[in-house]
Amino acid sequence: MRVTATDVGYRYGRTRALTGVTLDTGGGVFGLLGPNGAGKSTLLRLLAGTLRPRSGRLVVGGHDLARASARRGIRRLVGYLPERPELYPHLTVREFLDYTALLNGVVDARQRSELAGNAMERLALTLEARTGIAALSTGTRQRVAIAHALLGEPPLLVLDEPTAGMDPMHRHRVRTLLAEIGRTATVVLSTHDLDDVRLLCDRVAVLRGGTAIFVGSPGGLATTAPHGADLEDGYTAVVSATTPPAPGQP
Ligand SMILES: Nc1ncnc2c1ncn2[C@@H]1O[C@H](COP(=O)(O)OP(=O)(O)OP(=O)(O)O)[C@@H](O)[C@H]1O
Repeated sequence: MRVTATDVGYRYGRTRALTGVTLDTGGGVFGLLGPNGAGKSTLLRLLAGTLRPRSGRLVVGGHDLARASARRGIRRLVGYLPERPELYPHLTVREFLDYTALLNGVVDARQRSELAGNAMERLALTLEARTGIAALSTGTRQRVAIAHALLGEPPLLVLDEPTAGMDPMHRHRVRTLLAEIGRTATVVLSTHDLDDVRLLCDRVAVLRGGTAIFVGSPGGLATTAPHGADLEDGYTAVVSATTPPAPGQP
């Protein structure tokens, strides 16, 4: 499910968060990079249909998100991992994922149990099935939140820093899983980890001060560095070549 943004802008009151963002995710895994406050989470909230674009055109799977009905509709097609996911602390992992399936409209208990079991297996959560969410570590809770987002096998996954706070083994597992999902669905993720981009992403955008200052392939980003073909150098070159507007200025 393809996402196209044309000149998209968003403000929180007088704070300008996005200005004139134009990009096309294509299929596969699309990464969003950028310094703190660049607008990544805001763009993901727009894609998930939780915010309304204030200007420009944002089309997700053929739905123009300027319309309230399209934003409502898209929420059923998008698996969303927000920046600060709200899980139900008093439920166990299995209960929470079962409840997620119920909210997705799966009325058959056996089918819900299968879906929850499958999601737990994919995110290596089987041992935690009966553990209360409140008792989980940060990284484990993050995997539960990812399991929640992908449980309905949505055609678009929107993930805000999915690998943040994860140990290397689970980060590797999540990357492998997302790469696999990206073969049949579209995954849009934000990250501060260039290895996520290197190992996962087919395409990438760099945001700075609410503007997309690079859109292309990870290889293309790497070669923007003078004499270099290294992603760190390319990212640094792109970000240092632009002067951001003063933070939060309208
Ligand atoms: N709910 C909000 N209310 C007011 N301003 C906000 C809100 N959320 C974000 N902003 C502002 O919008 C701008 C973009 O923030 P956003 O969270 O989208 O950036 P980000 O690239 O995701 O940052 P980070 O890498 O730190 O997560 C920032 O100036 C931020 O302070």
